[in-house]
Amino acid sequence: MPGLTKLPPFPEDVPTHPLLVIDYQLIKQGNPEEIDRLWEAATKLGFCLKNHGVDAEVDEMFEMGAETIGLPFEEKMKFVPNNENVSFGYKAKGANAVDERGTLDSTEFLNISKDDALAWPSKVHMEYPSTVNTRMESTIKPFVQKSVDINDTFIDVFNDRLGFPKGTFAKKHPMWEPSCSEARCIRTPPGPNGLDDKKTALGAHTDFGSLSFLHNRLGGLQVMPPGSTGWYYVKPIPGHAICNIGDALTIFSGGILRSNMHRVVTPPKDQANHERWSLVFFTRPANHMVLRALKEESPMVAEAVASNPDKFETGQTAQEWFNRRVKYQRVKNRTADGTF
Ligand SMILES: O=C(O)CCC(=O)C(=O)O
Ligand SMILES: [Fe+2]
Repeated sequence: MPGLTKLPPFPEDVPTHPLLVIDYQLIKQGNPEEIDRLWEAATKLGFCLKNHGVDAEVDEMFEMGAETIGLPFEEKMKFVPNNENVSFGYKAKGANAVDERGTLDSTEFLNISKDDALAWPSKVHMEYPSTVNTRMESTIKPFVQKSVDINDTFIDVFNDRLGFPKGTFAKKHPMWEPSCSEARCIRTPPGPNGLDDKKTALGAHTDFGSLSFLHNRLGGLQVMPPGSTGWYYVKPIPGHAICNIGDALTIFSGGILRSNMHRVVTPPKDQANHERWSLVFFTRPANHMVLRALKEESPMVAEAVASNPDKFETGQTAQEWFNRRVKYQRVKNRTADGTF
């Protein structure tokens, strides 16, 4: 179990990139200074979140992830989606490429749809392993519900800051319409036999969707800050989540909100000898929402795209956008245009 192993601390002498720490309770209370800091972070690099109130659910999600990813390989392979564009279910290591040369990834994913978790015991998209089903009510539903509430709170704050009419962003993320929103547990094997010093476990990417709420115990996550060409570790802080803006919010806001480039590599120093677990909740727009800059709804967005009005006209729905990005991560599609 990931929670029961004593992990070495993140080393002091490794260069890191600090993220602004945002207090969720202050954001909920509408504290103007905290909202200013949140805005600063969301238009630059992402942020860390404290006082989010999801610690118990996160611990239980890690247990559920370990129970499920610990199942026999043949059992897990029954839950690989038939359609390569879909991410719900199990992804074995080596199914995705981490770079344009097609180097195989070393991570296993378990992806659980928000729609399936909230509708349980009804099925919306797919069936899950027994270890998921037995935890759906007690662990997964509460984690998903709380994660959705947190991301929705931020989405409302960004909506108002961008000068959209009240609820414009919320309408892109309706609670009960099908979406690609999902919870993801990730296992990466330890270093010596799995990863060498420079190995990338999860290739450089921006997140596909609106907001990601990420929980890490070990280092390994790296960001490329704007204007830089180098990668820096992000130090995990106990009880703090890492929040990233995804590319859908970048598009809706005409580039004002920034989705940052990140990747996962071998954890630093002694941490490399341990299995790495992480957990993410991704909020994504409802499937049928068209991804484009909402310039008619906000003078600020109109001004941001004035010099290049077509830049964010993707011509794709959120589902088409997501399916394309999932497809081009797959190893066998790595030579197709637009892979990375
Ligand atoms: O494992 C991590 O720290 C990050 C995972 C991630 O970036 C992703 O799943 O999109
Ligand atoms: Fe990511």
